Amino acid sequence: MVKVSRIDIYEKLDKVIIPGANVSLVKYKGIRGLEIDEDGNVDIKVEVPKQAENNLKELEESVVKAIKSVENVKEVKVNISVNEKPYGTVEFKNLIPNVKFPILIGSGKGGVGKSTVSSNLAIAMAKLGHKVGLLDADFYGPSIAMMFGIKEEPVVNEKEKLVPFEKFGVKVMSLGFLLEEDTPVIWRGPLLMKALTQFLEDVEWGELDYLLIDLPPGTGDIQLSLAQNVKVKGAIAVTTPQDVALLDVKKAVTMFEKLNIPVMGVIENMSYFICHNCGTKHFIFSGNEMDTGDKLGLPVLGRIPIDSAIREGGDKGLPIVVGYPESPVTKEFLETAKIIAEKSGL
Ligand SMILES: Nc1ncnc2c1ncn2[C@@H]1O[C@H](COP(=O)(O)OP(=O)(O)OP(=O)(O)O)[C@@H](O)[C@H]1O
Repeated sequence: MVKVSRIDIYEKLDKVIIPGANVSLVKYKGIRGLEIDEDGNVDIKVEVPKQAENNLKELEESVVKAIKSVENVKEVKVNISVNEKPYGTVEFKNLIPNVKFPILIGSGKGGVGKSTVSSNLAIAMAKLGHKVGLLDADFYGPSIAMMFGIKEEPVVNEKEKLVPFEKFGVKVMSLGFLLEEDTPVIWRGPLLMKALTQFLEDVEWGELDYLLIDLPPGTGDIQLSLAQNVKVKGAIAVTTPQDVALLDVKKAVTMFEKLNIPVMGVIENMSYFICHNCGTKHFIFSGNEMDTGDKLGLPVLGRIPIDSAIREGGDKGLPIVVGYPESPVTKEFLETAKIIAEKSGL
């Protein structure tokens, strides 16, 4: 009787890369049976992912060669089956099944007023009678809690879920609540990327029509992770009407499209200034009414003026839609909310 080491066989097979899948047979956990008889003949059952289906011969040869290089092995019989599921595909899970219409709100760059727009828009949608939630996923600069004037920490209910704050008719939760205020920015991304999916599951949103998700500026992993874990129904891009901002927002739009997230349109913020004396619109950034929509190939959902009352409202935790319900700015937000609701079909 000869002695063949199973460990040696596994070690050799860990060097056999599955064609097309870029993973070793052992790491893929593709060894489904390994028998060695007294004479050193090896009978192995192997399962490979779909990517390898056209290269089974090549794989078989590599397996035979690898096993034959182990001491005392005589003949090798390989039986390969193909798993229909390709390796590396991430299964979609819907972590917020009670939300009918999750919307991502993104921008190409910071400071264009994405959080201001998200906050006022969420309240405007709630004013129209919808059940609305707002998730601040902008962990580089979580500012929604401040804009809503929320200072407390969220509480955990008997189901061990985080209870969102309810203010101005909107349920609000921020990833920023998970962080100590002095957590260095460099840690925020990696820490929160890990936490995001768990976080989504752990918030007691209840039944919602819309959940607006305020994304960090730029393009990246968080969008991808959300697309894999939330049935995102639409995305909205926020921009200011300058060519440089448009360039950046275009990148964000392209990324949404790559992830198959339908882009509902663009909201132009700080679009114009209304003169308090004569009521004339001044297009500060663009000179005249900007064809943002045409430039991006997207519908414009709303044009929000630049107004110091917007900033003041944000700073003191009383968004303008609540603080000045009759102002032209509030009307613009309500109009934008109506257009979005119509587009969503809810
Ligand atoms: N239409 C507006 N008129 C006047 N001030 C505005 C307007 N929109 C936003 N602001 C002010 O501009 C500043 C930046 O806005 P906000 O924080 O919403 O931007 P952001 O795009 O979310 O930025 P970041 O992602 O970098 O946090 C805030 O002080 C806000 O009050």
